[in-house]
Amino acid sequence: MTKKRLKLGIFGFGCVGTGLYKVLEEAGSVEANIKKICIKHADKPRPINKKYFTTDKEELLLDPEINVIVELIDDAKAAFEIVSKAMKNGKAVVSANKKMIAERLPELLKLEQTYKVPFLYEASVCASIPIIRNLEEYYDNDLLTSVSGIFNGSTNFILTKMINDHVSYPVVLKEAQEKGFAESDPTLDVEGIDPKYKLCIILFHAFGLITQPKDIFNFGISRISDFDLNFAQQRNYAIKLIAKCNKNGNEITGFCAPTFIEKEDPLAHVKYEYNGVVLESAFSENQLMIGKGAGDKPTGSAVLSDISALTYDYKYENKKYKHVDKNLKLVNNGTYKVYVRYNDTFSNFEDFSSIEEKFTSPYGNYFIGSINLETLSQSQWIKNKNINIIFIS
Ligand SMILES: NC(=O)C1=CN([C@@H]2O[C@H](COP(=O)(O)OP(=O)(O)OC[C@H]3O[C@@H](n4cnc5c(N)ncnc54)[C@H](OP(=O)(O)O)[C@@H]3O)[C@@H](O)[C@H]2O)C=CC1
Ligand SMILES: N[C@@H](CC=O)C(=O)O
Repeated sequence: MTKKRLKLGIFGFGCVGTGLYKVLEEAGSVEANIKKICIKHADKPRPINKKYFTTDKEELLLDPEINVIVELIDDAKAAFEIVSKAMKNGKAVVSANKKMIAERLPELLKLEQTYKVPFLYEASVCASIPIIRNLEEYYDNDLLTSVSGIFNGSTNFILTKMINDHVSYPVVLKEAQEKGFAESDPTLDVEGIDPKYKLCIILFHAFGLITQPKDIFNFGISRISDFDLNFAQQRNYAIKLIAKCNKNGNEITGFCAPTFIEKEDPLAHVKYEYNGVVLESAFSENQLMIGKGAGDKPTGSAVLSDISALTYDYKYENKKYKHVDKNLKLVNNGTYKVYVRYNDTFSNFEDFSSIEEKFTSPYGNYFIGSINLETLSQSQWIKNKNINIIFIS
């Protein structure tokens, strides 16, 4: 197989962009050179020679020598414009932008098909864990039933530090931002939106389902209090922000929510910025992949792997999507066991199909009950900041 020499035009030189630069230099094995890097702020100090940088995107997009655009910016709208123009100009594209991919997948697929250029995005889901390529290539014939796990490095870092090292939520959130793990808008991390974007991308490569992030239930970790942490400690639970999708016949369920898991659960041992993906399938049964889910070099390594794959003309074949049963649909009809902590009163018990435990005290109150996912996602009480919910696995 003859390998192509690639000329790269990179958009973004923040956490991931610099990570890519470092791994490309250190690995030295990929037939690719950076020609130009487009950034937003011309006056920011940069760790490498100024000659690489421009704020003019056309310098990259219209350069016939640049055959690969690597899109690593923190703005999904601008990223879509860059990526679509690159594809229209016949350039292969590598991206890490899960928000853009999850929200605009049909348009991106159309562009890829029309302009016959590869579009790869391994870094967009769980950074260094090669989950997309595995779903595409290895799980192309096994009967997958479920994909779940810890899909966000920042929140796993925050939860680990809060629980193991007793660091307060605002302090550890700031640390996650300083380390470059968090999104520019960290609400996306802490409210469970970023892992939901990743779940949408997984749904496509695991089951061939295209769905909009807004149709999937998410709840975050920002309301977790000392009371909740004490409850977890007393019951010997770990708390993880879990994203999960299940396939049952033609129906898919998916959600992202903080979850109490047993300390013996392998995901309980996935700590700090590490992510873990659990795959359940008919033949291979349970498998767990663990790796760093955020950070410069771990994410840069996934981007580098995509660039390397382009040297031998790799592209996703989207096999599950091509052969998808047209009746496959997302439903929110599962029933889940949920811990609900509230401060004063709670008056919506009728939303729950059963209540198995209630506790009130001067320090806080909780109950544990079972609720339908659709009822939970449509409820008004969930918007009350004094109420926290944690699923129980
Ligand atoms: N951080 C991580 O661990 C991971 C991040 N990702 C994704 O990778 C992408 C980049 O994230 P990250 O590196 O953390 O972000 P950063 O905020 O660290 O860097 C963003 C970069 O994008 C540049 N930029 C922003 N808008 C534009 C624009 N319109 N044109 C050109 N450049 C622009 C900024 O320029 P300037 O330097 O001038 O401000 C900056 O260099 C995001 O989509 C993120 O979700 C994916 C996996 C892991
Ligand atoms: N903000 C994200 C970065 C990687 O996708 C995370 O913390 O997981």
